[in-house]
Amino acid sequence: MTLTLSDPGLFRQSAFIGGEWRQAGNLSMLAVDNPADGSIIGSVPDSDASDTEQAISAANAAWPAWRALTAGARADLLERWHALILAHIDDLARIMTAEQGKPLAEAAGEIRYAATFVKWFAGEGRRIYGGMIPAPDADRRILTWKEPVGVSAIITPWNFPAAMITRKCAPALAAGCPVVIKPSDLTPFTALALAVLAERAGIPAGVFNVVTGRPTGIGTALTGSPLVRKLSFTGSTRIGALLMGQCADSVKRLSLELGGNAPLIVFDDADLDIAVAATMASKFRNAGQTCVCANRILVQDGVYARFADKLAAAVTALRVGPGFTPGMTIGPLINDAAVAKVSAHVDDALSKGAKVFAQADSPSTGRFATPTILTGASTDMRLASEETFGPVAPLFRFTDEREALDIANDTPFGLAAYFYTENLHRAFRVAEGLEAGMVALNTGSIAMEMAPFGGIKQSGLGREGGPTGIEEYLETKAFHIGGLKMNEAQ
Ligand SMILES: NC(=O)C1=CN([C@@H]2O[C@H](COP(=O)(O)OP(=O)(O)OC[C@H]3O[C@@H](n4cnc5c(N)ncnc54)[C@H](O)[C@@H]3O)[C@@H](O)[C@H]2O)C=CC1
Ligand SMILES: O=C(O)[C@H](O)CS(=O)(=O)O
Repeated sequence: MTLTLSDPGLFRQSAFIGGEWRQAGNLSMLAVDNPADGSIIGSVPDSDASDTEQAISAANAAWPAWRALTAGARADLLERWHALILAHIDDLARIMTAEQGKPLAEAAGEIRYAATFVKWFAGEGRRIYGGMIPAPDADRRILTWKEPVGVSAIITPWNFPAAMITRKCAPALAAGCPVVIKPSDLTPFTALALAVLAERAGIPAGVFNVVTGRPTGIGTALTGSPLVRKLSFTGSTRIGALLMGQCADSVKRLSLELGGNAPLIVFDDADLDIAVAATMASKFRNAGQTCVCANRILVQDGVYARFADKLAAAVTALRVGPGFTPGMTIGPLINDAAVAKVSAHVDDALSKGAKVFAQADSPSTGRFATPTILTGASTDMRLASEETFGPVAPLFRFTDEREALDIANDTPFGLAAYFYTENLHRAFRVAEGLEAGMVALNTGSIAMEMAPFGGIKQSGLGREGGPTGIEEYLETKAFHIGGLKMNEAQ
C-alpha cells in the first residue's frame, strides 16, 4: 500500500541510533504489512545485537549531559515533543492504522491518549522532591534525593504502538534517563515517527534511540548489557517472564505490564444500560486486543436474559472492516495467528456447550474476527483461562456474590476487573474482594495518564502513569553528614 502523509518525513524505514538514521550493520531488512489486506507498507532494519549494543553505548554516552540538564529544561523539551505529537496527529494516526489496523478515529484517539503521558510527566519531572530525615545524633544530618536509574530499555507491544512508548519514555526522559526502544516488529513505524518528532523537539542525540527488527537478538543484547539499568516491558506474561530471567544476572530494575484475564461482573442490582455501555467500551476497544479487555463476562441469574438482549443490540451494530474505511468501529486483528486463536477459543467453547447468541456482520476474508456473544460459557472452556485478545464476549451465569468473586479470582492473572451494581455496600465488598491491580465500578475505562496502571500476580510488576509512575525510573539516595559542629559559634 502507499501511505499518503502531509509530512512524509514522518515515515522512516531506518533505525534511530545516536541521533543518526541508519540501516542495520548487516543491511538486512524486515517487511511490515497492513493487517487489513496483507499488503506491504515498507521495511525496517532487521537490527541485531551489534546494532543494539551501539544504541546502548550511544544512550550511555548521552546520559551525563541529559541528567545534568535541569528538570525544567528536560520538561520543556517534553512539552515541545507533546506539542509536535498533537500537531501531527492525522499523519501519526494514518501510520498507526496502516501498520496496526485499528480504525482511523481510534488511532487518532490513541495518539491523543499517548500525548497525555508526555504532558503529565513533563509536569511530574518538575516535582521530583527529596527530603530531610530527623537524625539520631545532634551532629548528623540525613538528606535524601532522587536520581535517574540510568539507561532504560523499553520493549513495547503492537496493540498500542504509540501509547505504550510514551507511557514508558515520558517518565524515563523526565527523570533523566536515556532510552533504547524496541517496538514490536509488527508496528515499528509509529515508534519511528515519534522519534522524528523527538529529534525535532530538540531531545539530544543518543537520548532517544529506536532499534527495529526481530526481537530475540535485540532483547538478548538489552537484557545482557550491564550498561542497561532498567527494563520496562509490556506484552505477554510468557515473554515478560523470559525477559525477567534474562535480567537477573545484572539485577536490572523492572517494570512489567503483562497479560490479563479480566472479569466483568453484572449484578442483579446493576443499571443495565451502564453495564452494556461499559462492556462495549472494555470488550471491543481495539477489536478486543488489549490486556485490560473484559475476557470473562459474569451475569447474575436475575438479569442474564435482559443483559444478553441489550448487549446483542450493541454488538450487532458494530461495523467491521479496514481501518481506513469511514465508519468502521472494529478493524482487523494483527495477524493470522491472532485470528486463529480467536477461532480456536470460539470452537472450543461451542464444543463444550456454549451457543452463539448474536454476531455482527464481518468480512468473510482477511484477518477479521466476527464480534460474537456466546451464552452458556463455563469455566472449563479455554476462553475462561486464556486471553482471547479478540472481539468475543462469553457470558457466564452466577447465582450470588461469593460465587462471582470465586469465579473472577480463579486465575493466575490480576490486571483489571470490572463490576456493575447500584448498591454502595456491595461496591466496597466487591472492590476489596477482587484480586486485580485496577478495579472499575460502573465504568469500562481505566486507562488514563493520572491513574496508576498495573497488575498483581502474573500480570506484572510496578505501576505506569499516575503519581508513582516516575518512581519506576528513579533511585533514592540517602546522604549522611556526620560530625557537624553545631555548638561552636564561628
Ligand atoms: N499485556 C499487554 O498489554 C499485552 C499482552 N499481549 C499478550 O501477548 C500475546 C502475544 O502478543 P505479542 O505482541 O506477540 O506479545 P509478545 O509478548 O510476544 O511481544 C511483546 C513485545 O515483546 C517483544 N518480544 C517478543 N519476544 C521477545 C524476546 N525473546 N526478547 C525481547 N523481546 C521480545 C515483541 O517483539 C514485542 O515488542 C497476545 O496474544 C496477548 O495475549 C500482547 C500485547 C500486549
Ligand atoms: O497493552 C495494553 O493493552 C494497554 O496497556 C491497554 S491500555 O493501557 O491502553 O488500556
